[in-house]
Amino acid sequence: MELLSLTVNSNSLAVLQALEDGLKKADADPSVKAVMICGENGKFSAGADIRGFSSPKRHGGALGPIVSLIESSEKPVVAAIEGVALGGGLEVALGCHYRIAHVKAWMGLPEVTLGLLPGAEGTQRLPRLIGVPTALDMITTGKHIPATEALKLGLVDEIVEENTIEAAIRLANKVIGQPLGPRRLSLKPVPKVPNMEAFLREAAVKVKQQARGCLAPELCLQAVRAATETPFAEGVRRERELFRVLLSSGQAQALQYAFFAERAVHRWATPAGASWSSAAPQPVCKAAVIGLGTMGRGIVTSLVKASIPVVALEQDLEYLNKGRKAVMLLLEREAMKMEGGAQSLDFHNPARLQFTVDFDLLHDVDLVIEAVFENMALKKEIFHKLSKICKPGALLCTNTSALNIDEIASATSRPQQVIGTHFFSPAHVMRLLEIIYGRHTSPTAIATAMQLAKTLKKVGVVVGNCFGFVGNRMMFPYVQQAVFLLEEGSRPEAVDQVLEDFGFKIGPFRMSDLAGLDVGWRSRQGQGLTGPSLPAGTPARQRQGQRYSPLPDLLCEHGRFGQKTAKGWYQYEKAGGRTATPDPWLHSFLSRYRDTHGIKARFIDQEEILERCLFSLINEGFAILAEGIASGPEHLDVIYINGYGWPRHRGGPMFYASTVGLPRVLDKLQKYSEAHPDVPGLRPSAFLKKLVAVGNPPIKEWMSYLSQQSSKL
Ligand SMILES: CCCCCCCC/C=C\C=C\CC(=O)SCCNC(=O)CCNC(=O)[C@H](O)C(C)(C)COP(=O)(O)OP(=O)(O)OC[C@H]1O[C@@H](n2cnc3c(N)ncnc32)[C@H](O)[C@@H]1OP(=O)(O)O
Repeated sequence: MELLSLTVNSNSLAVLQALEDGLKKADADPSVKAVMICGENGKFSAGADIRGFSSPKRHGGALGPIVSLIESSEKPVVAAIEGVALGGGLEVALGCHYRIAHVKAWMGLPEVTLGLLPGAEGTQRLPRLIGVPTALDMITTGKHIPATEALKLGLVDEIVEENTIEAAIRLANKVIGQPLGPRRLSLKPVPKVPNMEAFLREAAVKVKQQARGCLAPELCLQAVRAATETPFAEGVRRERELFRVLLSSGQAQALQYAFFAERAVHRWATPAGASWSSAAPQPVCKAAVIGLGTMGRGIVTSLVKASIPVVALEQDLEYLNKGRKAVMLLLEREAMKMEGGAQSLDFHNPARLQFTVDFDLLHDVDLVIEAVFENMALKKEIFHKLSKICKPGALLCTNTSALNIDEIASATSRPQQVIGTHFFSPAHVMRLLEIIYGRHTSPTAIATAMQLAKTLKKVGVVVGNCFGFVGNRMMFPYVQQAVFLLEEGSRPEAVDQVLEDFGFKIGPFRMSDLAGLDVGWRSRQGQGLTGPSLPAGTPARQRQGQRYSPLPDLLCEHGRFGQKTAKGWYQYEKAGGRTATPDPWLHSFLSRYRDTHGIKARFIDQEEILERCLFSLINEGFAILAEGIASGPEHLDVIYINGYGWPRHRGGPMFYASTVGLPRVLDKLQKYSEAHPDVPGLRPSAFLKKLVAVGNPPIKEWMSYLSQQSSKL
C-alpha cells in the first residue's frame, strides 16, 4: 500500500509536487496495488494557501491535471478525510475513486467566498456525484457541510467514528481488482433534473439576487451550467476560463483581504500594549442580561444558543412577561433550525434560562450585559446597583451604541471591569460585536469580551471609546450626506438605489425607516440639537456654525417614525410593514421645505450621491485611525462588513478607498468640501492627506505613517 500524506495549507506547491510524484511512483511500482491519500495531523486539507492566489500559476491551473491523474490511475485511490476537506482539498478527494470520512470531518468548496470558483475541475465533478441542485448550492454558497450530511448526499462512501486511515486502508484492500470505470466521476453523466433549463434559469435569478453585485456566485453557476450542457473536457475548459476571469477581478482580492482581516482583528491590541499575550479571559459560566427590548431579547437568545446559562432581568412584571414571550418565540424559532430542536437548547430549564425582576439574583453571575435604552442617567443608575450586587470579579458590559463608557464606569466602584459590548440588531443573527474599552478597562476584561464573542460565534472587534465608537461614528457623516442630498434636490429612493446598486443590503433611508427615526430623534434631543432645549433663535439649518438638516426631526414631529408607524422616508402597507413605496406626500413635503428655505432643487447624479456618502464615511475612518480608536483599517472594514451590510466583495470602506486610490478620494473630498464649507465631514482628514503626500502606500503600510504620539488613548 502506498501512503500519500497531504499537509493543510503548507506550501501548496510542495504538496502538489509530492502528490504528483507519489502517484507516478505508485503507478510505476507493480508491488503497489492501491493508493490511500490522507492529510497530516488529523486534517485532510483546507485547500490552497490563500495568500498564494496573487500568483495564479501556482494554483488552479496546477491542481486540475493532478486530480485527473488521480482519477485515471489504474489502481484504486481512496481519500481518507479527517478534519477538513475544503477547496482544492475536496477537489483532490473528488478525483479519488472512493472517499471515506471521519464522522467529525467537514467538507466544502468555499472558493466562492474568496471571489473564485473551484478551478480544479470541482464544478464538473461535484454535480456528477451529488446532482446539480445540491452541487450548485454547495458551490455557489461555499458552505461547509458535516460528514453526516456528506454521507446522505453521496459525497462520501462511508463515515467512521474511529481511525479513518485504517478504515480507508481496509476499503482500499477490499476494492483491489474491482473495475474503476464506474468510480471515475469524469466519465459519469450529470444526473437529470426534470426541467434542467427552467431549474438553472430560476437558480440564476436567485443567485444574482443574493450576490448583490458579487461576480463569483454567478460565474460558479455558469461553470455548473457548462457541466449540464457540454462533455466533461469542454466543461473543464469553461471552468478554467471563468476561473481566470475571477482571479483577475478586484473582487477576489477584496474577498481574500476580508478573510484575513477577520482573522487579524482577533489579534487585538490596545495603544497601551495590552493583547492576548498580556491577558487571559475569565471563564463565563453564567451571564445576566438587563432589559428585554429588541436588543436584550436577541442577546439572551445568543447566550442560550451558546449554552451559557442566563438570568434575564426586567424592570417590572409587565415588561418581564412581554420580554419572556418574545425570547421564547425567538428561541423556539432557533431550535427549529437546529438538529436536536428545543431539547438541544434546553431553554425551558430554569437552570439554563431564568426570568426575574429581582436584581439580587445577579449576585453570582460572571458577566452582565446591560441592554436598556440609550439614557445615560438610567445606565449609570443600573451600573451603580450592579457594582454593589455582583460578585467582585464579574464583568459589567453595556450594550450602548454611542454613549461614553468612562462615564458609565464612573458610576461603579470597579471601572476596570466595565466594558462596552455593542451588539447589532438582530443580536442573535448579526455577526459583529464591537468591544469598547474605556480609560480604566482591564486587559482581562477585553480578553473576556473577545472570548465571549468567539463563544457566541461572532466577530469581536476591539475599539477605543468615543462618541459612536467606530461603526456609528463613521455612519453619522454618511447619513448626514444622504439627508443633505435630499435638501439639495434628490429623493430617498434615488439615494437608496445608488447605494444598493453599490452593494449595500439596504440604503440609508430604508435602513433608517427599519431602525426607527425616533431613535436618532431622541439622541439629538438629548444632545440639545432639537426639541425644547434648543435655544430660541437657533437657525433652522445650522448648529454651532455647521450645516444641520432638521428634515429627520420634522418627519418625527409628523409622527413618521418609519416602518413602525407605516410612514417614514417611505410609506408602508401597514404599521410594521416591510414593503417600502415612494411616498408622494414626502416628495411634496421636500418641495415645500426647499421653498421655505430658499433652496433651488438641482439634479444630483449617481456619482455625486455615491461619493458624498461613501467618501465622508471613509474620511471619518481616517480620523478614527489617526486618533488611535482602532488599531488598523482592517478593524473598520470588518465592522462595516459584519455590522452595516457593506458589500463584502468590496472589502470594506478602507479597502475600497485603497482600490479607488487615495489621491482620488482626497481630490473629491476637497471639491465637495469647497462646495460645502460648513460641512466638517467633507473636510479631508489630516491622515488621508498625509498618506497621499507620501505617495498613496498600500493599505497594509498605512499605520506605519502614524506617529505613536497621535494616539489619544
Ligand atoms: C489535497 C491537496 C490540495 C492542497 C493543495 C491545493 C492546491 C491548490 C490548488 C487549487 C486551488 C484550490 C482553491 C482553494 O483551495 S481556495 C482555499 C479554499 N479553502 C478555504 O477557503 C479554507 C479557508 N479556511 C477556513 O475556512 C478555516 O481557516 C478552517 C480551515 C475551517 C479552520 O478554521 P479555524 O479553526 O477557525 O481557524 P482559522 O480560520 O482561525 O485559521 C487558522 C489560521 O490558518 C489560516 N488559514 C486557514 N486557511 C487558510 C488557507 N486556505 N490559506 C492560508 N491561510 C489559511 C488562517 O488565516 C489562520 O491564520 P492566522 O492564525 O495567522 O490568522
